[in-house]
Amino acid sequence: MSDEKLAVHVKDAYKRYTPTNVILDGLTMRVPEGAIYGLLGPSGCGKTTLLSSIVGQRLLDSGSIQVSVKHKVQVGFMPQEIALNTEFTISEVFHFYGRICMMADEKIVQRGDELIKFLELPPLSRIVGSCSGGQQRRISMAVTLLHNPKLLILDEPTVGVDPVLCNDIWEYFVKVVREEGKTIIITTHYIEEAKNSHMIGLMRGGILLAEEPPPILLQQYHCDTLEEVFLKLSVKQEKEEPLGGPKPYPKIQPNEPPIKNDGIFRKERFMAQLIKNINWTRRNWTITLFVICLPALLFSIIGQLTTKDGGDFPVGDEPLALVNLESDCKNETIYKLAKRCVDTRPLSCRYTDNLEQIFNMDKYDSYDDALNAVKKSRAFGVVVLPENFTRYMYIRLTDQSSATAKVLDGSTVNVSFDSTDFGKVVRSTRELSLRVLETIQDLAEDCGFPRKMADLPITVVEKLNLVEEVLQSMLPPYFSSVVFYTTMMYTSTAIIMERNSGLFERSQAAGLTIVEILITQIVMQFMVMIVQNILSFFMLYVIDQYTMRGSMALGFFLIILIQFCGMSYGFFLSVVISAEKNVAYAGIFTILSLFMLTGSLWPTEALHWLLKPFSRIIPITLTAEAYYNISLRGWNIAHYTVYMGIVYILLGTAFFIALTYLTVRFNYGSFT
Ligand SMILES: Nc1ncnc2c1ncn2[C@@H]1O[C@H](COP(=O)(O)OP(=O)(O)OP(=O)(O)O)[C@@H](O)[C@H]1O
Repeated sequence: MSDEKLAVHVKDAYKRYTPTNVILDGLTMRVPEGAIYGLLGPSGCGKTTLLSSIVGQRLLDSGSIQVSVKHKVQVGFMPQEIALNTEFTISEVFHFYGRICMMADEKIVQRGDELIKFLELPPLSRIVGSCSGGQQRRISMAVTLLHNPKLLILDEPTVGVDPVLCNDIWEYFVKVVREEGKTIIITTHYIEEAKNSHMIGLMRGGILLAEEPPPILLQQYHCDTLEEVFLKLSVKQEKEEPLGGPKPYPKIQPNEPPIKNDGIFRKERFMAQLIKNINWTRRNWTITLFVICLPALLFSIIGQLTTKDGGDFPVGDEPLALVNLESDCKNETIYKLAKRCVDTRPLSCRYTDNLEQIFNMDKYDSYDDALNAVKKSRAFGVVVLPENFTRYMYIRLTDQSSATAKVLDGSTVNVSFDSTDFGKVVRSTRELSLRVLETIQDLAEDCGFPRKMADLPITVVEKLNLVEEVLQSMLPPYFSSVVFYTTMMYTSTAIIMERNSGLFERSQAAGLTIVEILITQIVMQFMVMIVQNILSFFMLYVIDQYTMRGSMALGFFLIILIQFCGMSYGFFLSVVISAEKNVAYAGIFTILSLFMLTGSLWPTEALHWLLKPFSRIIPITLTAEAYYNISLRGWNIAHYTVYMGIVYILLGTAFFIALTYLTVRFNYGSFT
């Protein structure tokens, strides 16, 4: 037996996922060339772990694996889960795997037709997801057999397959082994089925209890069935539990995958993956469209909605509670203030008239009633006009030297707000102040004084459009954060979804490398980014007329750099996070942190001192500042903040790429 040529030789294999969960416990396995090797064992005993270590998906902690084939294309690996792109047609699936295995398209079609007949598959144009579970499993087997590999590794291939077809499949295995000298390793739960194997490995507790041809096993243990043999050996193993407690676990040694890849990058494999990703994007166009439109739509919608009220914060329909202690403005007294003045209605009524042009006003008799209305949300603020408002205001205007505290208080409008709505409070405070000035100016004019006498001693040359200014200054950090987020989510979700469905495992076993996967992702993402940015720039700067004083090309370039950083962050997340839902959590955490720390929601200068260092460390903040300076100040790349923004985002990208690289090296051993 030791002279026999071995297709696979596993020696003293140790593997555990956690310190207490030893899966392979010094296992040794010898698979002869040109044989069917049935690997049997209870659920969870480590069969999949062993097979995935043979195909290089997992690395052993200690021990070695030698495989007679030299190239990955000589191996056909059928994972336990279906691991197929369920949105694709059978033909697309065949073409993808065929191309990864360097097959010509005509050969793929020819072989595909043969397998369709043999495995009784639906027509090539059928979508995989619309096939039954059993059919999908047979498609999975067809993909494994497509490139006619020399070594077949099949993890439970016959689950859910019709017994007649199952029999045909086994006959096929026996035939290809006999006629073509192939080697097949097969795991199955159906122990009787394994009788057809040339060699059987009975696995339990991380080791092989026996490894012999079935007739020898039956003879050696005096049993009629393999189940009985397994039972006998298991009972024996239980009895032989080591007395001195568990044996020590060997030191973890650096390990290499048993089968090397044909280079880290091959055009054929890259094209196969690219075409597959384009097909995926075509089939899932709604997701792509959403990603493309999100940044443009969000800000455009915000801009359209908020500028409705003359470019200012809206005051809304909720009334202001008015307490006019001077007059009810019904039976109005006419004030004769001085000879030089035109007789006037009470100033409080004139002010109220002014206010009514903009606010809904509800009158109350007392301050307490008005305050009560605010507390019950029937009004959003209280305006109190004092008794003798007109007379005291006249004294304040014309004879400031005799204006006592009583006069000053009596000519002051008292206002208080329910301050929950920031925008409304800002706008209302400004309107109440401007209208009171306007009323005093009217009084000054009535008394023959220049209106300017009652104006604030300041002239603001350019009248600010508040909402527009706020939106303009919010756009750079917001835009930067959203494009970073969308690229990060698109990248990490695409990779994790593909990995979790077993697609990566299968494609990598067929030869696709991590480098090829990443480069394809970059190319795909780049195409999406370009369309996303053209649309965003068109919406923002052509339709919505946001300000771009500097170079549009430089702004575009900066946004692309931010997206590359988002992509590299997405790569990093996809190698450290395994569950898709956790990417969603990471995404929410990222976007909220970015909004808070980059100045989208709150000025970075006004952040708490504890948060300020984080705000400066994340590369988006400085890049958003650079974008701000390009778009609103018209600065070019020669300005310190602009080029530092570029330097920072490049550093950020390099940082995430380095982290991804280290994680892959640490977790997967290599990029192939
Ligand atoms: N990535 C992982 N991280 C942690 N534990 C794992 C991982 N993969 C497998 N395991 C654990 O290792 C043990 C062996 O799993 P494995 O899938 O190799 O067994 P199996 O014999 O193939 O089982 P089955 O026949 O049910 O597929 C199980 O307890 C499983 O929970």
